[in-house]
Amino acid sequence: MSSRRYKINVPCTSANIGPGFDVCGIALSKSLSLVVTIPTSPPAGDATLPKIIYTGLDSSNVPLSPYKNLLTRVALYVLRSHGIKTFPSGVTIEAHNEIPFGRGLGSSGAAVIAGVLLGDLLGNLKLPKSRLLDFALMVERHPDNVTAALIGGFVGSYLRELSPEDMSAASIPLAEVLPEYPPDAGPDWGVDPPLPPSGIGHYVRFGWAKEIKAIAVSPRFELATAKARGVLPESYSRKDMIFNLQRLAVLTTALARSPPDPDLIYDAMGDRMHQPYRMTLIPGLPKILTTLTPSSYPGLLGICLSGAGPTILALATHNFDQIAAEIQRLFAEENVEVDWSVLDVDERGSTVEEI
Ligand SMILES: Nc1ncnc2c1ncn2[C@@H]1O[C@H](COP(=O)(O)OP(=O)(O)O)[C@@H](O)[C@H]1O
Ligand SMILES: N[C@@H](CCOP(=O)(O)O)C(=O)O
Repeated sequence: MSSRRYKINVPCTSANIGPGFDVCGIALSKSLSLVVTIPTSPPAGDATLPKIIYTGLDSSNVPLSPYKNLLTRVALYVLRSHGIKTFPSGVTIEAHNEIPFGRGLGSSGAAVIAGVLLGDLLGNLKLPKSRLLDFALMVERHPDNVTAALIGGFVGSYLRELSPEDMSAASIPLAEVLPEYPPDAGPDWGVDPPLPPSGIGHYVRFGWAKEIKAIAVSPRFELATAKARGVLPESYSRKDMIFNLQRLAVLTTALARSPPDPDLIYDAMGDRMHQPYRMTLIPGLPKILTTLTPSSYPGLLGICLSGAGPTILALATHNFDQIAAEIQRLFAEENVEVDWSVLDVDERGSTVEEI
């Protein structure tokens, strides 16, 4: 049977970078990739649902039914939003994952972007990036990690203020965007999904000094993003808002300057909007954020929680092993085991190519 094969590659991300809560994200060099085989002339007869094969990190925890798997549910959302009621017949999806689940390295954001790109590919829709982002934002709802995963590099983003009508579409419960399909769902199952308003997410790519790498130190426990958002307050004092805004304004330019200024970056990575509240969920975090400094660890530029945690992200130009070893030691004092790696910034973002 003749077929076409495509590769979808989506990088992991580190969101927030200290003061940029729900605003900034960096795409980094670990990825979720899908090899998608689509028959060009599927055999006549009953349509077959996509076959999903997973390898790599956390693959044993992933449901392989296309109606339960996050990638294919998102793809089906995109297809059904374009009047295509079901998957094309006979598709195979081989997913390989390098992004640990629930560690603050954007695994769910990457899966959502991969799902949107999969839907676009299967429906031959050729949606522009801004529309792909609209679909991702109906699922993920904060722009920092999905935008960086789609665009690549160091990205700042915001959500457009929506009209009351658009607002009601964008605040539709996730269960309606991604319903739990029954195993025997046919093309006529359910109602049409809610279309995303157009142009929800807006972004800009900042510069990134080429000598800066990211050390990701990931505790061997999962922290669901929803849980880590649940501990945050509803409102903040003016003092704390100004603390973050001042730092964020400096940080976005400071990280583009070569050579980077360690003292400026270290201070500018301070945060009062999410890290202080998440300390109760991550043993060792308070000590890690204060113990390592550019003067005690030359090469270090700054330290923050990656996304919603529990991964710690240290930005540095050299001395990667020593910095990682000290963070590992501080976690060990709390009986937390870790895995760590030195990552480059992924400038390409998500890609889809025929192979
Ligand atoms: N490649 C994937 N395929 C299917 N589901 C995934 C994939 N990656 C992540 N997920 C889902 O997302 C959850 C983690 O999301 P979340 O709590 O937001 O953490 P993270 O910080 O890793 O994004 C996983 O437990 C899993 O349910
Ligand atoms: N701004 C969000 C980012 C969550 O990123 P994730 O990679 O942990 O899913 C937050 O801090 O909650």
